Amino acid sequence: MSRVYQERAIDRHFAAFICHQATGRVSELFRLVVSLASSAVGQGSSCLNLQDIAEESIVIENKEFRLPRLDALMELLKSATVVSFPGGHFRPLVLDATGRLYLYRYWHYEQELQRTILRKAGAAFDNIDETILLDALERLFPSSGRRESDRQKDATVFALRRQFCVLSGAPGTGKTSTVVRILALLREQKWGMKQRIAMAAPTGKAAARLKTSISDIKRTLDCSDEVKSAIPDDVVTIHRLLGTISGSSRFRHSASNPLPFDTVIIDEASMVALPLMSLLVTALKADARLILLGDHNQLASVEAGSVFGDICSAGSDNNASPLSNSMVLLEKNYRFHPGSGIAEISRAVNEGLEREAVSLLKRSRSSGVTWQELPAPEELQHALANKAVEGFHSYLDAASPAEALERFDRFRILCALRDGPYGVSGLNRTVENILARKALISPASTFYRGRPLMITVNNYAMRLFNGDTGILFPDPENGGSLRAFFFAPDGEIRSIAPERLPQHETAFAITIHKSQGSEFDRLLMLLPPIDSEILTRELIYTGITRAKESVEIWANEEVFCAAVKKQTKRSSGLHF
Ligand SMILES: Nc1ncnc2c1ncn2[C@@H]1O[C@H](COP(=O)(O)OP(=O)(O)OP(=O)(O)O)[C@@H](O)[C@H]1O
Repeated sequence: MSRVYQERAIDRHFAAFICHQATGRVSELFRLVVSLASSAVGQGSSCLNLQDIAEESIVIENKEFRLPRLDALMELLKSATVVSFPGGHFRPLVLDATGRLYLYRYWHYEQELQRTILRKAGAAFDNIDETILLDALERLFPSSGRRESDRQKDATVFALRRQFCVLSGAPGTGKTSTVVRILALLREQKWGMKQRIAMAAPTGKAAARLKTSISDIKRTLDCSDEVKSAIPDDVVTIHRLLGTISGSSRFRHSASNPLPFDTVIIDEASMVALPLMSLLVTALKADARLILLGDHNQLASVEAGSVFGDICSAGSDNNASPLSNSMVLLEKNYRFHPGSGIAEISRAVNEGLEREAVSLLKRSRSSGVTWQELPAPEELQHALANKAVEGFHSYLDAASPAEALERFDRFRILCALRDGPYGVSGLNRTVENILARKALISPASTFYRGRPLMITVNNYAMRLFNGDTGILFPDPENGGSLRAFFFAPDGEIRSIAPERLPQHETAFAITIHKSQGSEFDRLLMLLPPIDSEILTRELIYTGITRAKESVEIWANEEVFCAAVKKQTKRSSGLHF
């Protein structure tokens, strides 16, 4: 069967540019393969695996190409003057021996990342005082005889003894609790108080959440006040950690100007794309300890790469991998009691058991999950009316900006798409209509009291980043004039005049992609009525696991089931 290839302008221009660089005549087939390589990166892969297109029939602008066998495709590429091989001279494309075709930049990022991680995974610290360590382990993980808390202990030991450690688990499996104990154990070592420790997350929101959790958890630890107060809880964004340079995409810290930290902890690591992760690990000191926290079942990064997933697969599937001693999977959920709807459904979704997930959804009304058949577009406003008023009135009634921001996280609408009645734009309009009818908001102008908004670009000068969420609210300190309030990563509140806001959009409803790194008490998740590539198991799982108390899903059963069956496939050459 033929595959229709809808070529994006960016891929067409890239292919044209590369063909222009090549000496000699290049075939139309070569141009197509280069365009497909660029498109693969656009879809999240770090390379184009030629095995996936060999012998395929691809239709582009009504012209059909029958692609040759893998060996013939590789020959075609090797003969081009713009294609190099690993270890060869710089050329814009790199083809490896197994048929992965890279844009040079991504090949370089992968090589640097893989080399650094493998080196760290093989490096152990020889300065650990085992007596202190074992004593502290007994105290900080009181023996419960449960395998899961043993896993948290294993992770702690790995993290202390080795330069590289990965902890993966769903929300509520104790990743933060474990990391706080790791920090306590580090501080209790004789040299521990001198350790320079940094913690970072991909978004300001995730950084703020980690900071709050660490502050809460460290108070409960069985250790001295001196150690408690030496456990840092300052969490920054990864961009801030690396030091952005105004007007440049480069960072201040790199291999030639390494970060000054002995231990670096990265939360929500599944959200970190290949380029940023590569720049981060290569900017570490040669003997720095790196601890990655995340959930490998979640959506991969928006940009190219599936670094955290690739690391976790290598570490958990293959005992011979050097990463198998660096990797711990946490499976027991301490936040949701066994039998909780959210825990059960996310398990079924993760295991690809779509029918079981639907039947759990349909019958577990009492345990925090609810299912409703998707209303038709013309019924949406009516169907959403009570939900929207119930979910949003409390923050709109708040007495102060801080209270509004805090209350706004109690409820959110998540959707898969951007456009259409079931996408971000349509749902935000619908919610605005509902709340306006109830006189809860007056959206006569763009900037109205209570408008929630999400920043959609990175603005380093204003310290506002893609995904940051704020609310327009009267400023009590400024005569009640309307300002946009945001939680800064340090938990403080900052405000900005609405006219100065960088690009943003209304945020009663947000995409599941943009919800990564956030958690809400209650959620309403709507899927579109027609299946699409974007609907995958990882998307559904990520959406459901954003809820702390309850989740309601509005969807058509076939669309939900098709999504749960579909796993994201990203090509990458990372090999550990
Ligand atoms: N071994 C344990 N025994 C009992 N309770 C635990 C254990 N580990 C964690 N918890 C509790 O489980 C809850 C969730 O823990 P924690 O916040 O560390 O999870 P998390 O994986 O970091 O979640 P999130 O990703 O949402 O931040 C907390 O209330 C914590 O006190």
